[in-house]
Amino acid sequence: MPANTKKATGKMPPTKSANKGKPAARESIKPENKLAKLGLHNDMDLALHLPLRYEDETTLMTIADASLRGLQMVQVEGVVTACDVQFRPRRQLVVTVGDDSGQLVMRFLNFYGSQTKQLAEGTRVRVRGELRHGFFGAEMVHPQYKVVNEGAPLPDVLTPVYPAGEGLSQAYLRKSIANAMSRLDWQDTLPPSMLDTLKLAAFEPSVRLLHNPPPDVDEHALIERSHPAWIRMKFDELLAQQLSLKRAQAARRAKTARALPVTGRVTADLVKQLPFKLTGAQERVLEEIRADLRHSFPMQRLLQGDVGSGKTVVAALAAAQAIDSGFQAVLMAPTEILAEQHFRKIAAWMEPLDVGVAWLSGSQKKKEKTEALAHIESGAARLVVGTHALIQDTVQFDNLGLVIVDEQHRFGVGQRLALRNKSFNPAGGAAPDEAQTVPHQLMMSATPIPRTLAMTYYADLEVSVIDELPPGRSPIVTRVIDQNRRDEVIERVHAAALEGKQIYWVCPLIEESEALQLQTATDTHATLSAALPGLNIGLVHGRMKPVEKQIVMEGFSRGAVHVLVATTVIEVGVDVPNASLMVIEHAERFGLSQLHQLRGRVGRGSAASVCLLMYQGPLGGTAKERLAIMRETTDGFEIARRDLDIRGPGEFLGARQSGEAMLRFADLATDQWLVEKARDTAQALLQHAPDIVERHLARWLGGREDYLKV
Ligand SMILES: Nc1ncnc2c1ncn2[C@@H]1O[C@H](COP(=O)(O)OP(=O)(O)OP(=O)(O)O)[C@@H](O)[C@H]1O
Repeated sequence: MPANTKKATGKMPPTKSANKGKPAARESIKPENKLAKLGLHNDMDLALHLPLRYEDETTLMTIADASLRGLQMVQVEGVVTACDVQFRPRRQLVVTVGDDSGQLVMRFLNFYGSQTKQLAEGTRVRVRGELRHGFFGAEMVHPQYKVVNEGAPLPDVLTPVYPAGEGLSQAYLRKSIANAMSRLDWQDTLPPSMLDTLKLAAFEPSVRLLHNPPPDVDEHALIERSHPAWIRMKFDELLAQQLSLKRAQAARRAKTARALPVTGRVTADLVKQLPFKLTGAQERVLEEIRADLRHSFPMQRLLQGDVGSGKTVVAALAAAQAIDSGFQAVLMAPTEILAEQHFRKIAAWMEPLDVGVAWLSGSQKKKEKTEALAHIESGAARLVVGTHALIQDTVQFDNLGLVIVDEQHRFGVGQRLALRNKSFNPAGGAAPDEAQTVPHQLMMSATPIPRTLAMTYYADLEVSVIDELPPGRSPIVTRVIDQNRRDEVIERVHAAALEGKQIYWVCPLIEESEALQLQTATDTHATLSAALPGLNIGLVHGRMKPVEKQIVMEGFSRGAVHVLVATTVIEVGVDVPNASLMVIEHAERFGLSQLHQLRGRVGRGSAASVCLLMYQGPLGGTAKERLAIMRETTDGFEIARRDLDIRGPGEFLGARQSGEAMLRFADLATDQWLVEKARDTAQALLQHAPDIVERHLARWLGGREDYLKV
């Protein structure tokens, strides 16, 4: 007769951290709710809650062999020969266990009183832990153990260890997951022929293997997530994401937009009066945008272009097409400085063409604002430029045809949608069907997004890339300099200013305290003013009144200010082509893309530009790497790729970017090939197998599709 396998599972002893929360308080949260806290709401969620690692309880070793193993997890079985509380070297439960080959001591510094009974002399226990030679000879401190009957079978699979929330035991998770798996409908969402073609493992065996792998499995491949079973999970996950994004795209296409087909007088005159010829890349992306605007479904296009590549003029020409077609256009930018600069540039282009341009910002005087609002509502303003003040309820458009959002990643999804929903003025007699009509949307970003990310996070956007800089730019030379050579740097600033060059001096980023950051900027301004008495030194920071900021920025644009001391408010978009030297203090505190954006403020004219990255050593590994990358390249895409490697996609995109919450398994940095496979499969399934699409999305997304609304 097989031995009785009833296991008296040894309770985990109270550890220090477990002792902190009072048991009564912990028990008040039901385990189901704790599962929900981990995002586990249904059986499939549980089945897809995959182990972090495994424990091998499938083999037993003799105590003698185990003591030769050094510090390694081993499992032995023996009978308790002594069990008592000892007080030397400190209070602890000391349990001696022996087998035919020898004996070891289990030590528990934290223990329950009941453990002395549970581990009474003569009890057979299976013990897992690292065996070492200590105070009591061969010993294990706080090993895991189970009380077993003689001959109790060993498990034939590895034991999973799951990510667990507070108060959720592995035993409870294992049981919940096993129960869920026994109830599931395991039908594969993909047909066998497709799995063959894609060289993918079947779903059910993959999930089962990941929870309970056989002992001879390639454990390294499991941990590295390169095992075919993992590949299947990642593929399925990416496929769900692609399907979902593509469906969102289809839903968008099902909406209507006003076709903006005309390129007439405004467009032609604008092109004519530009002081330069568009680059090939600008022409190309403009053609892409123009084609979209002719459609009667809304454009949703992301215009990417490295710093200084000339996105503004492309935006202005897109707006010109909306205006020529009889509609209004709006351009929203994330900061007052940037919005204001766009406004000046665009108004200077448009006003000679008799196009009304309105300016709207939060800090505007009441009278100006009321006037701007009236012009926007009556349609006298054909083009509106502003900050997020544009999304307030008081802003009503007459007939908005095109929304342009600069530095789109700095706005939340809600803010972008709010602007888009302002399409038509209901009081202005818009026809009822126009309530369903949304404007075309052009989003711009100077943070180049590597292809994999663009494909996964923006799969439902069309993407245009300006991959060429206007001619005549001389490359920026970047130097990395120790802070203690500050005097030399100041001397260099002086010399540059005497040559008629203009200089940015960027103050350190102090994340913990804005007040401190301001203080530093003010101090730097004072020091430089004292050190360089012949020069006009300006200061600009985020706390200044907009009009003060404007005066300084204008002075700098005109060349009246030689050196502009600035906080990172100048990071995006500021365009003063005569500025050709930039000093960035404490460059080690900035992220790569931020440094790239900052550096992009110079090198915008024909003069050779220099960027001095001052740092305070000693530098950590990552900081060193970042500065080295900045020295090596000025290519925004290359920098973005390296930034992605360093930071990972979540941080790279910023916390609020959607989509990320979905990816539990796939890693965009290493699984690019799978992303491409998933994208192609999604395309094919949407065309030919809508039933598979439904099944797959239901399995993988459940109620979570909301994550993906872009
Ligand atoms: N085709 C061109 N030839 C010459 N100069 C150009 C061309 N297109 C744009 N410029 C000029 O290049 C500078 C940078 O253009 P713009 O400000 O539009 O860049 P951007 O892409 O918005 O950069 P950033 O993201 O840094 O703001 C401007 O001074 C602009 O007038």
